[in-house]
Amino acid sequence: MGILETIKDPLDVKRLEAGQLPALAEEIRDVLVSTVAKTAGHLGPNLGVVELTIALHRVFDSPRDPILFDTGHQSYVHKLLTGRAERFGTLRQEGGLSGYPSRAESEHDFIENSHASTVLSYADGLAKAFVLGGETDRTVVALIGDGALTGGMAWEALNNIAGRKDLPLIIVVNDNGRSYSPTIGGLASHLSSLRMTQGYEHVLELVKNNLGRVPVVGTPLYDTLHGMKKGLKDILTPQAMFEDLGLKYVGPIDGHDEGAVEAALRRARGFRGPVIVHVLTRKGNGYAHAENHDEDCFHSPQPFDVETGEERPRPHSWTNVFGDEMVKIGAERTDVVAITAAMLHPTGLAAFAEAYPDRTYDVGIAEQHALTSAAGLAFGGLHPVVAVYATFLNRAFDQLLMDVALHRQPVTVVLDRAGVTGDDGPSHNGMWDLSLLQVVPGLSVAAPRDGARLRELLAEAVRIEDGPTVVRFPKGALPADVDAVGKLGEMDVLRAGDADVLLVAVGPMAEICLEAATLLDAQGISATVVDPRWVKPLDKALVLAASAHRLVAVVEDNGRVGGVGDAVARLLRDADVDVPVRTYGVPQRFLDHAKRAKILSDVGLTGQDLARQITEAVARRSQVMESHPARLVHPTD
Ligand SMILES: Cc1ncc(C[n+]2csc(CCOP(=O)(O)OP(=O)(O)O)c2C)c(N)n1
Ligand SMILES: CC(=O)[C@@H](O)[C@H](O)COP(=O)(O)O
Ligand SMILES: [Mg+2]
Repeated sequence: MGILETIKDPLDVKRLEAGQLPALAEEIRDVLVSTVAKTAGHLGPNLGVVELTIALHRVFDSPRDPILFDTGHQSYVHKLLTGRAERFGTLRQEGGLSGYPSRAESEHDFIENSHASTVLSYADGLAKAFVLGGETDRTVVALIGDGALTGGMAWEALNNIAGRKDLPLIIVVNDNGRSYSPTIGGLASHLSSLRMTQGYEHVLELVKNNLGRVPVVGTPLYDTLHGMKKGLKDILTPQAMFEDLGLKYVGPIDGHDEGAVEAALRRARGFRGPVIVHVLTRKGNGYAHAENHDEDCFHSPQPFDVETGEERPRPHSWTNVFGDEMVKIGAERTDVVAITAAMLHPTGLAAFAEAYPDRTYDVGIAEQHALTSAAGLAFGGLHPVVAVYATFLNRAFDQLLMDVALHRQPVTVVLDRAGVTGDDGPSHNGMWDLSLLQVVPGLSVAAPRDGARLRELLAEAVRIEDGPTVVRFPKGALPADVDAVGKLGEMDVLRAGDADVLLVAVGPMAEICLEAATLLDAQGISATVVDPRWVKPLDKALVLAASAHRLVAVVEDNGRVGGVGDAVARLLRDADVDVPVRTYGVPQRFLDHAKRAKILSDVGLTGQDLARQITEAVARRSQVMESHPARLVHPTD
């Protein structure tokens, strides 16, 4: 029997002899590689925290000592050591283990939100609660990556934490020098200076062998290092950065030396007040195909062949079309610049960056900064394109509203992964943007239905110079192009029907709307299908079109509340057009992880379900009209 299968609880990890830990680490790596090869997921980040997580559970008493993960994508090892090894094969599958911490799964899990740079704020609050409750024998442990440390919230929290010498808090900085790609910014270069310095191996050895003597407070640590080894005098240890914040610092520690990490954590635990333990790890450690993967160290690979490391080919995606079109636009428009928040490849901007490196800005995991910096770039006469995942725009809403839109700046925000994403759980779905964006004055929003429209609408968006624009599209494979059969104002008519139902298809929902229209025909219900292309502001031609139909059905891959459907209803109400509007969208609740297609089917966003629901709505409408004919005068055609 292997060691891992004997681990049912962190206590079992504590009971192991030190000599058993390398074997445990090897078993864990084998399980990580073999499982993620089938399920996909965050292999690189988790291979980098095997020894670190073992040490955490040997030193602290989870859940009494809460272990909090920033972003949460690197918590697979934590799950394996907290009684979920048997279920690990269900990772990221519907009904199986989440790819992030899950409170429903375990008392050892706390933070479910996958949005980065939040952990120190949770930890600040939780540690304060322990102090207030007199629970001074409990320690909060917060694990944050070097990438997540580039997010502003992390520094807001550090500013608060540094002011409290009594907080029972240990911050473990998991420094692998990478976000997806190499981490950027002044902080990163400071942290990475350590790696580049010749003697850093010596520093690791030195700190490890003298941890008992090396005081943790900044200055003495620095002097000690100086005193011990003249040759290391120019070692740049980042303790200065944290020391300036008044935080105790232990490190840097070799994050793959379990004994050294354990010793450092025990030492840190012995101190009152917040302590930083700086751990150097390698993303993908222990699996050569991940270690040597040049793009992102297998940050989040597709299913792959374990022997060759060959990933399942990714389908031609919306992101590919966006990336290609940006290179073309970049050639024609030298004022167009691009901004990414630490996701150059995942958002498709890598080709633009290669072609126009001076016009590409990676701001780190800092979406708020990205938007306001974009406003500054626009002040300077440029037209920035900010590419982020739809769900991450949520945290930069005020910057879009007050820094970009208030000044009517020509910034184009491209929202990839808009709508249901699925595998990454509730906090990754892009199901809020169409609701949030409705309230931004002067902002225009486009929702392409296919690749051809994405190219068209992106080109239109970057030509709009009197205010911000948004172009949003979903994750994954592109649908086939659907050509219009006519126009209604600026809207594309995809299918001309009679006066029964006007189907307003938002973006990629066009496909299921056309399917539904065909099925409705069989029910004797004739549907006209239109694609607005620009869903904000809505085309006034919609008023006339709606008034000629018995029912308007708006279909959107967004939460049902406050999205395009509600905007259409408001438009018709304001125009005194008394035609009922039905919105078919994503229920306004947090959706458990599952495949995108499965979730869309579960929430009724399929052609069949639409046809059934619209048939029922038309029947209800007929009953109302028959029972109260006087109430509703239906305009003649
Ligand atoms: C607000 C936000 N923006 C972007 C992301 C996408 N994202 C997921 S993991 C990751 C990199 C995190 O880097 P780091 O904290 O260093 O962890 P590592 O993967 O290196 O272990 C990013 C950018 C996110 N989760 N949250
Ligand atoms: C953890 C995180 O935010 C991303 O790595 C997320 O997994 C995005 O995955 P995709 O890029 O596959 O949509
Ligand atoms: Mg990192």
